[in-house]
Amino acid sequence: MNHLSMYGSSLALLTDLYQLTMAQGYWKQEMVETDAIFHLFFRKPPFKGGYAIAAGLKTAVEFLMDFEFAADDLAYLADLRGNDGERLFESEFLEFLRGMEFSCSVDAMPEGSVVFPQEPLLRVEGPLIQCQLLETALLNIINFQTLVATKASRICYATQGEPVLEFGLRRAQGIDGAISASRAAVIGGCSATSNVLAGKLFGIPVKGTHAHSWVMSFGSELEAFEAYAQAMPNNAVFLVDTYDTIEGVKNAIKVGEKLRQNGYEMAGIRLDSGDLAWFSIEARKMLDEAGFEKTKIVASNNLDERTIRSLKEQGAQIVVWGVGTHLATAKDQPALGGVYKLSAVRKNGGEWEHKVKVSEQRIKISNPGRIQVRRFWKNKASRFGGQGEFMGDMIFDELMGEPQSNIIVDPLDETRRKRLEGSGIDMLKPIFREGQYVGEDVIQDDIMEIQEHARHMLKYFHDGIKRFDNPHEYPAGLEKNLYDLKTRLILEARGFEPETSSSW
Ligand SMILES: Nc1ncnc2c1ncn2[C@@H]1O[C@H](COP(=O)(O)OP(=O)(O)OP(=O)(O)O)[C@@H](O)[C@H]1O
Ligand SMILES: O=P(O)(O)OC[C@H]1O[C@H](OP(=O)(O)OP(=O)(O)O)[C@H](O)[C@@H]1O
Ligand SMILES: O=C(O)c1cccnc1
Repeated sequence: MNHLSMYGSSLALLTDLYQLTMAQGYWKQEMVETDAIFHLFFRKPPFKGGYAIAAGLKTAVEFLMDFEFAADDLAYLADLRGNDGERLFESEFLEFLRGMEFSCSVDAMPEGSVVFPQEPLLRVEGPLIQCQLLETALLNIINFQTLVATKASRICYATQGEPVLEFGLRRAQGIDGAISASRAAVIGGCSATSNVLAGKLFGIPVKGTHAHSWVMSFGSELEAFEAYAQAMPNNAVFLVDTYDTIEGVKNAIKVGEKLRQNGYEMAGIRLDSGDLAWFSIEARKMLDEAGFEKTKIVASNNLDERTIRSLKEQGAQIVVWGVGTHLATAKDQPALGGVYKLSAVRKNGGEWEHKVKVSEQRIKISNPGRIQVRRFWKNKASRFGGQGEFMGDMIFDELMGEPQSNIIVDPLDETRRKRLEGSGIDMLKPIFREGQYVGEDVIQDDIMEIQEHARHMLKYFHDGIKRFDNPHEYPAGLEKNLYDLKTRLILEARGFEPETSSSW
């Protein structure tokens, strides 16, 4: 199903006002025929980690496919007033918007790709006005889903492959915060969600246990478990910590025995407070002694990747992890900080002109051109067949043709260089060509396939990039000629002849 169909109307106004005022400005300046290239990328991996997992592309494609201004959007814009009380937008401009058809070319990293700083997750090329009008919504969609997919990937790394259930709906940032988080969490590795609407929209497995309120609604915990077992014999996971956790486990065992007499198995117990390591070890012993070796221990309570890692180190006997708040809100870093930067301009079908945004902070200087990312691997023969490993990514400019150098340069430190041997794969794939959708082979409808792609690809990166503390920095650098061009453009922008200065 279509994620954005939830909104039932045009989303063309899902933008910042300045995109529309600039669009009117370009239109008045007769820049309707000016083309541009923009890239969406981030500068630092989230959570002080070593990578991100790309997510949100399918939602972005849905947005682009339906991109047009509806009559009521234009009527709303027609009523907006400037500081002098006069109309902000001219009626001829609004007519121009009415007739505008999406005609950009878009290339993107498939969802589930492992992505690094400076690498475009998305590239948009086409009329400057359109590229500009798309910026805000694309950032909104891709930033958040990529952030949550990355958080989920870290949490799943901590559980070492044990299933993670996403429980974040009640604590997420509003309705779409929850829906998008559920989608992205599954891309990053979660097995299921408690969010039933997300299950319906995206085909995500839905799972759940029961709440404390269930236990509190009965005269005793035993009565509550018996009633739940009767109502849901095929989904019998008992929350054992409402009153006394050890007593709760004993009650679960009693009801588990009755269930067994009726031909059912107690699927699990859930711990939601107290020392989760200690209780899970004790509960495991009790369950095993009573012959419930297959009953799983689920845990929840403000879990994140670090607590999970610690619980594992303590020998916790938890095998299913319920994670809500930290995951759905990306609590320790609530925004990715991805940006969308102009990198080339072409007037009236002429030559492309490279552009850089200069800044005092080197990290904020953007890359010029039409950027592609080529990922090189070691052990080509095995090509993802088992032992290969990715060695580095070359960020190069397609406007300059095929890369002429096999050296990559760290954009933040020109003395850090690496030679990438062999061949690689180009990570950005065509999604639209001049407005026509060509992404059938890239956009995956089955979300579990996207998850599998992410899981599979992550295996081919050194574990060092996945650790939580001081992760290894994967080499992702500018192809040497692009680096040199960028340096020249920065020097020119600062008023230096390239030969007269060697510093930034
Ligand atoms: N053995 C453990 N090692 C590390 N962290 C743990 C351990 N057991 C529980 N935690 C985590 O410690 C935090 C607080 O747990 P605590 O037992 O104080 O919560 P609680 O008192 O049950 O809270 P509440 O009842 O309000 O949910 C939670 O984030 C929980 O996941
Ligand atoms: O801790 P999180 O990672 O956010 O996971 C979700 C939390 O939501 C529920 O608690 P809540 O107190 O809302 O309801 P309950 O009575 O069902 O426990 C659940 O028991 C988890 O503790
Ligand atoms: O099903 C559960 O156990 C659940 C669902 C949402 C939030 N906390 C727990």
